[in-house]
Amino acid sequence: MTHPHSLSLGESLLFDVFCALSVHRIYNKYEVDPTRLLPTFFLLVAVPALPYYLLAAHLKSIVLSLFLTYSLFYVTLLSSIVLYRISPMHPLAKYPGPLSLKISKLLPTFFLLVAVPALPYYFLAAHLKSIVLSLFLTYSLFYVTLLSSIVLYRISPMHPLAKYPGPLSLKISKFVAMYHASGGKQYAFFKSLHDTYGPFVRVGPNELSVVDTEAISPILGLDGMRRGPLWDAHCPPGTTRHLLALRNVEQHNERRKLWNHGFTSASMKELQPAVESRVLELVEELGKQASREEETSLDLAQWMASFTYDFMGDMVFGGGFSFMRNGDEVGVRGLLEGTLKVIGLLEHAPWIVGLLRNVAKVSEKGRKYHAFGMRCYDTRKEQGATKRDLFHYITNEDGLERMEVPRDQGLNEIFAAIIAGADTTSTVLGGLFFHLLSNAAVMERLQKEVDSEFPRAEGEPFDAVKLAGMPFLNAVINEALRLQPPLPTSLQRSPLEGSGGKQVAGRFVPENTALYVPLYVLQRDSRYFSPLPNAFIPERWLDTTSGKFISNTSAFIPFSTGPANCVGKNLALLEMRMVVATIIQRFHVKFAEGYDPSKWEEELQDFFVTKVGRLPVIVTLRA
Ligand code: HEM
Repeated sequence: MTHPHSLSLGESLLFDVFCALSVHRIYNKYEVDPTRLLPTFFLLVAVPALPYYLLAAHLKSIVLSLFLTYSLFYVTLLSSIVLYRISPMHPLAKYPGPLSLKISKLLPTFFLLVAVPALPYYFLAAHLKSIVLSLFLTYSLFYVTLLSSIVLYRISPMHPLAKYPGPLSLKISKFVAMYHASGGKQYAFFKSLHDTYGPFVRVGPNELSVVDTEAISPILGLDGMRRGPLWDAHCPPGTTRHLLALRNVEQHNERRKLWNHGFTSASMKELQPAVESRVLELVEELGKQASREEETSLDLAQWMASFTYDFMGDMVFGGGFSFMRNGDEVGVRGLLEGTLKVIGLLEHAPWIVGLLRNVAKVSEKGRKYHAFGMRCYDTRKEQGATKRDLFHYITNEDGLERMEVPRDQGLNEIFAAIIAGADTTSTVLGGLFFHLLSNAAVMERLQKEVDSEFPRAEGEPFDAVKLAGMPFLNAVINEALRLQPPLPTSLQRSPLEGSGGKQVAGRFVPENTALYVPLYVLQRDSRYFSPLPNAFIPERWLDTTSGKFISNTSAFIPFSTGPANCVGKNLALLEMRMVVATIIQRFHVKFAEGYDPSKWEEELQDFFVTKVGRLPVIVTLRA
């Protein structure tokens, strides 16, 4: 075969290597996470090898089989992508925009990974007799060079994060972190990393974890950063982002205005009766168990979750849930737990979300929850602005802000409110009761305080001002929030787009870095809380003068801090104070027979939000 080549065999091979290195440079320049190369390679090159194998049996020519398989595969893939993107089924179909922008994105990846190596193939084929061998040699040399150059770059002193310590496996890829995340023990993994490597640890090719009070303001504060890329896992491309996932600072500030209206002191006063009514329902239901003749154990952690879900349902669905009376009828908790688990895992590789969206099981779960949410949303919308619940504010029902809230945005906001408000508060309550039951002296002191401030004969402990002023109750809540923050690791930020990077506690952090502030590690750091940083000692919040305790409040940020801190902080505190005071006022609570308290910490799982295990207790009515 004559071939219009102009390169020798060696030059052709070098040209192949050069192409691979150029593709790596392009990926770096455009800040694309090159770990996505592996799945892309698998999908675009390895998958079509299967139909090739079947087709080759029918055609004599290998070249023809290869050509037919791969061209049919790419033509079908590209046309289905293009057709979907411009079809009315696409989630963004109703938004106008040029056709070219709607279509592109996968095309450059295809070009870089499949079309570029075709060039060196052209030169190499002239030196080798077999087309299959030429193809194999070109593409394997290309991919091996590309992947090795990525790995070498990541561990080289040229990498912008080279000076930060951390295990080699984490510098190279996110797979080890994903492994730890999949077992739910990410918080313990991060703690062990900081114990070994110090306050700044490189936990991914482009990620740092930071445990240092000086770093809090530059990362989370007013002049801080934007939300990190882990939020891309929550909102796959093509979906409307809710407040928590908005990475653009201006958009976030705008949206936050709506939420802020829901948590002013006036709004909180209006929300309070809804808290009271659900707290009464909770103690009524617990009372039914308590008045049984035989001692039966109940899972208090589960009851805390039922309470917070019912309450959040009142806030955003106008009363959509009845967990305490009828259990999880819709299966919403199971759905959310599943979703949080997937999200916790995928926060390390948000790009997989795009691929997983097509996996039936995940989308089936999502669809079911979405359908339920839509029904509740529409029913509540039809009722109109008759009550000022959270739905009222975040959908801008009264037009307090000059902005339209389309249905998909409103829906996403209320889904986010459930995730943000239910499991977070209930895991703290579960942890709080666990520690109270494990510390008889603390329980006794708290009971005394509750009895003296709210004697049973004088009614329920529902005076919010008085509750906020009870020193020991609030010390107990602080200590539970310190030891068991509901977001144990996944507080993440990135330097602002276009900033080039930022100085953080005397170190430079490049722009495309994701920074974790793992609260579980920060709030158990012996530099900030001592003695016994892992022990439940509410007194450390009260005795601030004797020198017996170090309690550095700058390192206590369970609700985060800065412009994207927890907007629901005061509501969560109100709920927790009321639930704890009311249960303590009415009941004696003790661990159920046979419960092994060492299980509590063992069963804590970190799936974005902390997931607690069972808390089997016996409740009896106080005389
Ligand atoms: C003990 C209970 C709670 C804790 C410890 C907690 C903690 C947090 C933390 C750490 C963040 C910051 C996340 C980040 O910066 O990336 C956050 C954000 C948020 N929380 Fe909470 N939360 C709790 C309860 C609630 C409740 C009851 C609501 C009510 C709806 C709520 C709504 C939100 C919202 C909407 C955000 C996003 C704020 C923004 O982006 O501006 N949270 N929460």
